Amino acid sequence: MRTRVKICGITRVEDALAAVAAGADAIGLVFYAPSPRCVSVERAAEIAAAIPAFVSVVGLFVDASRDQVEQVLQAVPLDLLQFHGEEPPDYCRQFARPYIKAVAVREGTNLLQYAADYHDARGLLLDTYHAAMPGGTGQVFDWGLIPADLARPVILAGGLQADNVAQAIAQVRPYAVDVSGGVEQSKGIKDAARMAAFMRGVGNASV
Ligand SMILES: O=C(O)c1ccccc1N[C@@H]1O[C@H](COP(=O)(O)O)[C@@H](O)[C@H]1O
Repeated sequence: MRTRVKICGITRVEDALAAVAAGADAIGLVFYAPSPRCVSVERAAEIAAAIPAFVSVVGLFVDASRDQVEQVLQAVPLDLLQFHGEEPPDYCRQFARPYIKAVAVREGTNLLQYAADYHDARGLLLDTYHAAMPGGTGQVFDWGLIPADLARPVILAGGLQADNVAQAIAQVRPYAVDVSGGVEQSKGIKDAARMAAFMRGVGNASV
């Protein structure tokens, strides 16, 4: 099965359509105000409405209040919630949507414990730990820290781009990969050629 691809941090309809044309399986909308990729609810609804069937729309939140998530859900038809902060399991499972849980990985991170704690997550998104940023760092972490026998589907993120994604897939064999900065021309603005090159990199991976 081909590794699934989510292109995150979409802020414009044209970038969403270019991601779909490149072959992305999912696009991500960031609802985290400090991010340069943050979208308004109105813009998110416009982007989501442009996405064709069978491509998922994922909403990314970082330690948002329950009310904030519910307000977004009322206006934007999200398929999946991505929790990218310190959200505990009970918080993640209170919404009427499936979720994935991001984990900031560094030496000593107990991924087996995360997989047990978030046993109903549709995937664990493994991103690079950074002391000052919850994600979207553009930095790769040591993929050797990922156990081979993780009980949840692995979504690999952190510093992926066209020229390292095939190696990442060959080494980690994730269910999916997630990219943001590696396919941008500037923060929040995607680059159609980079998205296409990324998808070719995924296609070139030998697993
Ligand atoms: O993209 C952001 O700005 C962001 C902000 C806060 C939390 C997560 C964020 N993005 C997620 O981080 C991964 C990795 O990003 P990158 O490829 O290293 O730039 C990205 O795929 C998003 O899921």
